[in-house]
Amino acid sequence: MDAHGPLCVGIDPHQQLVESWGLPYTLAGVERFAMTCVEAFGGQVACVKPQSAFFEVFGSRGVALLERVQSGLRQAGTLTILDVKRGDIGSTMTAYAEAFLGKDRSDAVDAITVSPYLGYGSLRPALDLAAATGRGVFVLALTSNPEGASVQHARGAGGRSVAGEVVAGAAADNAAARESGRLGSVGLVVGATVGTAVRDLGLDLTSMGGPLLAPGVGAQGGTAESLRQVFGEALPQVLASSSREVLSAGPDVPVLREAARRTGRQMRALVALSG
Ligand SMILES: O=C(O)c1cc(=O)[nH]c(=O)n1[C@@H]1O[C@H](COP(=O)(O)O)[C@@H](O)[C@H]1O
Repeated sequence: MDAHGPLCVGIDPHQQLVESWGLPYTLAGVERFAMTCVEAFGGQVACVKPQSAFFEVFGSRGVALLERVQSGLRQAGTLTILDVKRGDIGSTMTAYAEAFLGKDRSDAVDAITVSPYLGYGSLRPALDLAAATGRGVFVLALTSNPEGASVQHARGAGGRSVAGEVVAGAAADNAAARESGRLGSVGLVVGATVGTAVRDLGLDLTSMGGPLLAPGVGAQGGTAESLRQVFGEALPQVLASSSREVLSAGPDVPVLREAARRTGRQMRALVALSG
């Protein structure tokens, strides 16, 4: 984030986008799309986030392609967040954690997205394995889609919102890192489109002590101004995430790369202004 600006570019090869690059929506077309992204973004941005769904849709050959994308980014020295949004009971979560974060996985990613709606504590195997292997997780807290609020703003018996429970869980897990002045390995997903929800729900994102992945920049309407409104003082922890808006600059590699760099510079300027 310091070197390139706090931007994560998503690799989301969905049909219209692939076709808008003049490519067929086939495994070969998606491979060309994704490897062009690796060439354009590797070494140029803070982080890249492949969306697993767009690879899984092609079955095992799509998953093999996803692994090649991950290894291409690793060779370029670029951090990856695999967007898989896993979440299950503890025993199953242990297997998911090993599948994506295990130390013997040659294709392991730097972080994954996880879903806390079976209870924050059900994520324990992934939280612990990420910490043990020097990786991270991003836990959904306030998602960018309008339907998220009906679950995430709901309050439990103690009066705390579901999102508040997630923030409290992450803060506890990041406590040791926070005391030593580092960001912890448990990040949160808070959409760039959630308006005043952080304030309305009384969430303390600054003391949470981990990175904040903010999807929804660009195609879903999130802007630098909305990031300022959503995050306020927590802005220095924010890793803004954009997929379609940057990707629509393709397929020309220099143009695509410049679109990512430009958005990265905008995000850096936003944080500098807020400081
Ligand atoms: O975890 C995510 O990245 C995520 C969480 C969320 O709340 N909203 C959200 O849009 N995302 C993902 O971020 C990407 C957004 O893509 P664009 O809207 O094209 O920038 C998609 O891959 C979504 O699955």
